[in-house]
Amino acid sequence: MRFVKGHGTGNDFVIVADVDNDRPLSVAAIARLCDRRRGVGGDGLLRVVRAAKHPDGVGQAAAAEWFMDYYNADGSIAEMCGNGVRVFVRYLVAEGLVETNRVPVATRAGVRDVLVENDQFSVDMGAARTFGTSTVAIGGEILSGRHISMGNPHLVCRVTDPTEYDLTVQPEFDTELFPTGVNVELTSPTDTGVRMRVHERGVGETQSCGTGACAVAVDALGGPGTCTVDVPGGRLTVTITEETVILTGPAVLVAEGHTLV
Ligand SMILES: N[C@@H](CCC[C@H](N)C(=O)O)C(=O)O
Repeated sequence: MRFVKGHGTGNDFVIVADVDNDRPLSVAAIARLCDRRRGVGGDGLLRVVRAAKHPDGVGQAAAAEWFMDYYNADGSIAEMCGNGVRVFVRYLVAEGLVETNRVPVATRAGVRDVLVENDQFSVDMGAARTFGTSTVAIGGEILSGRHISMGNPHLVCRVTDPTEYDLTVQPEFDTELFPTGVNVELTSPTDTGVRMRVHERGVGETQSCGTGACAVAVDALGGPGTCTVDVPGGRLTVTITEETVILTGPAVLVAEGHTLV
């Protein structure tokens, strides 16, 4: 099977095309491909499928030709991936599968428009939904955070110094509030915005998370505006308007190959 490897600010993905959706991958196969020692390695896997050919995409096929069939590294499904959808469009452009620089992509969270300009990929993520607060325990410390949905669930915790926490272990969260898990962001202010570290549901600590960057910006700005979000893998920019949230950053393809197992 041919694969391409790409990343957005260090959030890396294995990309496989199955345009007619006739070679679905099992959870075990996805986890194996994303394994960094026994597989290709990635925080997630993006299957490139024609929207009309996927049960979760067919309802959006009139608005978007391509469906991003996204999986976390453990093989679990997530509704949305902000870096993934930008890398997905980078792939569509490289493969000649799209002709314009504004590309609608069908996702489990709905159609997302990606604009390609000067090697920057901006995705219109739709409006954030903000809820109440919850807590997580990290290394015995209880942190309070804000529940924000960007299509997928986030708990944004303001801390003094995000580097002080051990994110190699799964933060303990409220499983009644988040029955399918939650992405946990630790964030603090910078001169031009915020910095963050993230523990992603279904993955572990990653170098970046696009939906997480949007969630921390929504929390920090509290209304329309623009800010930078510094992640361990680089810098993203988030613009919030009355209607929507726009995420901008690089998206890069680094390798291609064939799997042998
Ligand atoms: N890295 C992603 C988020 C991927 C999904 C997440 N782990 C979840 O399960 O919700 C991003 O860039 O948004």
